[in-house]
Amino acid sequence: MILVVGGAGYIGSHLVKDLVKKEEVIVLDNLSTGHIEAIDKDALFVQGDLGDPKVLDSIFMHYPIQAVMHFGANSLIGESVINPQKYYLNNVSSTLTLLEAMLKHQVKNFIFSSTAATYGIPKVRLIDESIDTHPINPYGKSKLIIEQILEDYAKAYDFHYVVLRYFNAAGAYETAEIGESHHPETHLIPLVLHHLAGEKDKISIFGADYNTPDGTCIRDYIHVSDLADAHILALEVLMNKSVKTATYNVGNGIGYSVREIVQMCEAITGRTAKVEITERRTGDPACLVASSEKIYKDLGWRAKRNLEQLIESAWTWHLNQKY
Ligand SMILES: NC(=O)c1ccc[n+]([C@@H]2O[C@H](COP(=O)([O-])OP(=O)(O)OC[C@H]3O[C@@H](n4cnc5c(N)ncnc54)[C@H](O)[C@@H]3O)[C@@H](O)[C@H]2O)c1
Ligand SMILES: O=c1ccn([C@@H]2O[C@H](COP(=O)(O)OP(=O)(O)O[C@H]3O[C@H](CO)[C@@H](O)[C@H](O)[C@H]3O)[C@@H](O)[C@H]2O)c(=O)[nH]1
Repeated sequence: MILVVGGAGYIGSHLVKDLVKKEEVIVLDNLSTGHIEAIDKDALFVQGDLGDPKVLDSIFMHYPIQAVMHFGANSLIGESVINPQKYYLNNVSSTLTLLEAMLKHQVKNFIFSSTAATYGIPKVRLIDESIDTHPINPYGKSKLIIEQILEDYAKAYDFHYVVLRYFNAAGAYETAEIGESHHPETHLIPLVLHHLAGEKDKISIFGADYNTPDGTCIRDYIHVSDLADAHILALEVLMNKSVKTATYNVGNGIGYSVREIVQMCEAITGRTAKVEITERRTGDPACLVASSEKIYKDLGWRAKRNLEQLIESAWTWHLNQKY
């Protein structure tokens, strides 16, 4: 049985929907940003906090958990700059409590949702896992601290992990049953689609004076279902013990600027966006694009869905959004 912490959230719920086809799944989520409607009906659900040792003890005592997938976190770069304490308490302190419970109950396999924000401002165009990590915001730092703790735990204890550093997750499940729904929404692609659906009067571009071809930030947008596939492969190699510790980027290897994203959303919806250029948002690097060669070489994972498919799925979800 697999424990998915944060399985009611955007990325976690997509993983759960695929994982229940292969494994028994239990979701632990406090529903702070997640949605109960997003949890697949074949998964068990415990509403509780990952920083609560009593809830964790009860789960690990009652269910034969073989691995933990940990999506539960706060994950907004801008908010982390304004309120770092929230990030260190939830992303670091509560994760330590989860790890403590795993060690206590001898649960040895851990998959951790990390981020491209651990790299900071990379000097190279294509980021691989060997480059230095110098996060420039508390969110990225909170994730890197856990990565470093995992390294130490794996050296000292019988403990195995895969860290997945996602780039920008977007898109929705192929059936449009679940998709991205954050309140408030801060992510670029859903915001552009909300605007094009007439629910928001304009889209703001945060800075057009970056050192990029059109002046706007470049990101690597990865389909949420491609991320789910990467988790399932990571779980397989941990369970069959062919990988004991590993850190992988998970991205497409293609960077799109904010303007290019707006244009692609316009092309897919057949509507025209009203765009305003505003100040830069604090904590945003100019360009983050992944090399995902390592995860391809080790696990055979590659992104299967392109940007057009990604935005189409997000648009279909938006038109049918249930929560
Ligand atoms: N969305 C992205 O582009 C992206 C990119 C890189 C990494 N990540 C990471 O992936 C993970 C999932 O991100 P998401 O976009 O699905 O976010 P999300 O907010 O939709 O999901 C997080 C889930 O965790 C739950 N949660 C948070 N704190 C909790 C706690 N203390 N106890 C129990 N449950 C708790 C929330 O209720 C929510 O259901 C996060 O760890 C995030 O840092 C996301
Ligand atoms: O209204 C908006 C919203 C965003 N942006 C820009 O669009 C890009 C993407 O922003 P957003 O969708 O908010 O994602 P990021 O801030 O890049 O962060 C996401 O991607 C990171 C990995 O790269 C994850 O770690 C974070 O959890 C996740 O929120 C950035 O350059 C933003 O400045 C705008 O110009 N206008």
